[in-house]
Amino acid sequence: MTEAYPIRIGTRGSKLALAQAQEVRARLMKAHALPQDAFSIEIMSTAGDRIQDRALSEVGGKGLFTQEIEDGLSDGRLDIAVHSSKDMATTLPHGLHIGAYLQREDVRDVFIGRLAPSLQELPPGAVVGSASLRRQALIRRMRPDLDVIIFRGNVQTRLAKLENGAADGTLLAMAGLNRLGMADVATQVLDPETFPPAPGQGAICIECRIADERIERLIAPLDHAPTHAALTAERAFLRRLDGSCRTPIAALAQLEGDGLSLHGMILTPDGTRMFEDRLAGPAAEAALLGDALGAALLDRAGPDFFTGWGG
Ligand SMILES: NCc1[nH]cc(CCC(=O)O)c1CC(=O)O
Repeated sequence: MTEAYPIRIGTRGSKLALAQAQEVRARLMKAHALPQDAFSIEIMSTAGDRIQDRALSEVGGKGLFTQEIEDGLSDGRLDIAVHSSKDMATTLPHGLHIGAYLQREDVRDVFIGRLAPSLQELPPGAVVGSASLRRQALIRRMRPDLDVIIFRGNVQTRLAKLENGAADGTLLAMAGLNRLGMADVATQVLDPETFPPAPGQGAICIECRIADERIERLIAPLDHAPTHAALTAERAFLRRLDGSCRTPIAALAQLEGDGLSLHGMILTPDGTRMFEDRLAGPAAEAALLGDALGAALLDRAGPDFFTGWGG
């Protein structure tokens, strides 16, 4: 067999992205009894990493963290790419797909507070920073009296901004903090029933070329079927709703036996209007479930819900 090594793993350069790529490499080494030098980790800079001053929704939303890496896959400079699923666009470039989802980590958001340990205890007018439209809308809905500002940058940058007093609190994903060994900075873990996560939150995915059989075989043992089903439902929900990237959207699918239960939510950016619903069905019909829940919320919200804020 003349199989080319190293297998090239594309990733962003943030500490979180590198931790995720290293985790995938470690699992591949174990699954196939391969040495570390059978893999190379290739760091790519994406537009999302370079733009630091604006909300991502203004710049172009999803795909910002993946485009350069996907170009590398498409033109053969990379063999696999490791991503946070929640950063992935719902439509991938021609010829690429998500070949595997690792078992999902903690799905929840956490609050990191300086003035107070919880969102509820912040004094009126306190400043909360987040770059996520979903988190901004959920905070505004819960606490319309707070001042929500745009907070960009990777986990370390945001924590440094908090430390410097740029805000009194911020929100991050528990999964990312766990992967960085920093879970102790969280002062409040938010309940996903009332503060549902972004579609895909907490799940690392592996993107590769469709029909690259060697790579498909390589990554297959890493795929976690329940996570795959949950993510399929959440991504189908997102695809049905997400015309503009300007709609705050939350979703969480949970597996119970062979059944999947999907909770979806859409909000206006100011948090004043919200629609949520739940749908359950067989895991084998995850995509249909997500699509049907998205369609139901679209219908209930009506067309003006999506046009009221220039999206
Ligand atoms: N938008 C950046 C991003 N993409 C994925 C995660 C967290 C890890 C995950 O959800 O798997 C983060 C940071 C955050 O939201 O705190």
